[in-house]
Amino acid sequence: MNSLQSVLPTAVQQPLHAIALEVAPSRRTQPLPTPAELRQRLPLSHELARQIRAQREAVRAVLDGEDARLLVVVGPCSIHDPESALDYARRLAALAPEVSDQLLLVMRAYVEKPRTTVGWKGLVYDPHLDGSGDMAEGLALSRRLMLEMAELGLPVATELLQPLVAGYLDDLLSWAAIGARTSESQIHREMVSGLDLPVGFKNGTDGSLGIATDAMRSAAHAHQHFGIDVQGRPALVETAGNADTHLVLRGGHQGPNFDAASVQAARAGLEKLGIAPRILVDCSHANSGKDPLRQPAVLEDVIAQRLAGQDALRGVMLESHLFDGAQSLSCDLRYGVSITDGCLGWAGTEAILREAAARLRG
Ligand SMILES: O=C[C@H](O)[C@H](O)COP(=O)(O)O
Ligand SMILES: C=C(OP(=O)(O)O)C(=O)O
Repeated sequence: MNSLQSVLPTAVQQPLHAIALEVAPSRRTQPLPTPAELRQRLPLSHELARQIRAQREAVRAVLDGEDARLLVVVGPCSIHDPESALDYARRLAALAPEVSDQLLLVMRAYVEKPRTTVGWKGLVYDPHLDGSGDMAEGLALSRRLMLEMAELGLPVATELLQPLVAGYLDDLLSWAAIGARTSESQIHREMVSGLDLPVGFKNGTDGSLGIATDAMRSAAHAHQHFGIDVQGRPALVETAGNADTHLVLRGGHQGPNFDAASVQAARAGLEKLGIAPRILVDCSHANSGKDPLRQPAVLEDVIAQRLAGQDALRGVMLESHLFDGAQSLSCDLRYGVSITDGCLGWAGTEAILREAAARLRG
C-alpha cells in the first residue's frame, strides 16, 4: 500500500489507476490524530473546564471595562522547551495573586510561529527542533503543556495560526491572538467567528489598523465556512460570530504605535466604526523596535496613559522568558532563552509587573 492509500477511507481504496486522483509529486501526506482522539487522550476535566470558563469571563470583563484591571498577556515569544516553559509558568502563577488586585496575568503559550519567510515554526510543527516535523507529537506536547499551565491556575493564551490546529487546543484557551501576518485573512476571521473566547486582532506589519478593524467586523458576523469536525472529517462549519474581539497595537514598519496620540487615533477610529474601543498594546515587536529590553519603557508609557485617563487601554502583551535575549537554534541551547524573538528575562518581568501594579494602585 502506498502512502496516499494509507490515509484514504476504505471506500476509496481502489487501485489508483482506477480513480481520477491526481497527487502532486511535490506533496506527501501522513495521517495525524483527529482532534477528538487527542482530546480523549489528554482530556480536560470538568473542574478545569469550569475554571477556563470563569477565566474567559474574567478576561471579557477586563476587556469590556467592567473590571478595571489591566490584562497582561506575558510569556515566551515561543515555547521550544516544555521544561523551561513550565518553570516560567510556575513563577507566573506564584506572582499572579500578588498583583491580582490590578493585573490579570495570562500565560502567553505560543506553540505556532508565523514566519516572515522561513524559520522554525513552533512546537506544534517541530517539537524535536531538528526539522523532523513530528506534528503528532507537537500537538500532544502542546496540549499537555497547556493543560499543565491551566492546572497551575493560569489562564492560557496563544496565537492561532493554522485553523486546523485550533480544534486540538481551543478548549484550553482563555485568550487568543490573530497575528499581524494573518489579520487580513478571511479564513482566520471565519475561524474567530466560531471561537467562544476573547480574541485580539493585531494591526498589520505595515502598521495599518484597517485590516484589524475589518477583521473585528467580519469575525463579529455569522459565517459558513470549510473546516473539519472533531472527528477530522471535512465539514461545513456554521459559526455564530464573536463579540469579544479587540485591537492589538504592535507597531509597524513606520515605527511604534503605543504612544498617546496613536492610541487616541486608534480609539477614535474604532468609535467611528461603532466598535467598542478595547485596545491592547503589544510592548514587543515594532513597538519595542524588536529590542526586548525596551518593553519596560513601553509598559511604563501605557501605565502613564491609563493613569491620565485613557480607558480604551485594557491590556498589554510582553514577550518574556526566564532569561533576557534570544539565541539561534543549535544543538547547544541555553536553558530559558528564546529561540525566536528576544525576550525580557524573568527578573526584569517580575519587577516591572510589580511596579505597574504599584503605580496603578497609587
Ligand atoms: O514574534 C515572532 C516574530 O516576530 C514572528 O514570528 C516573525 O518572525 P520572523 O520575522 O523572524 O520570521
Ligand atoms: C508573531 C507575533 O506577533 P506579530 O503577529 O505582531 O508579529 C507574536 O506575537 O509572536
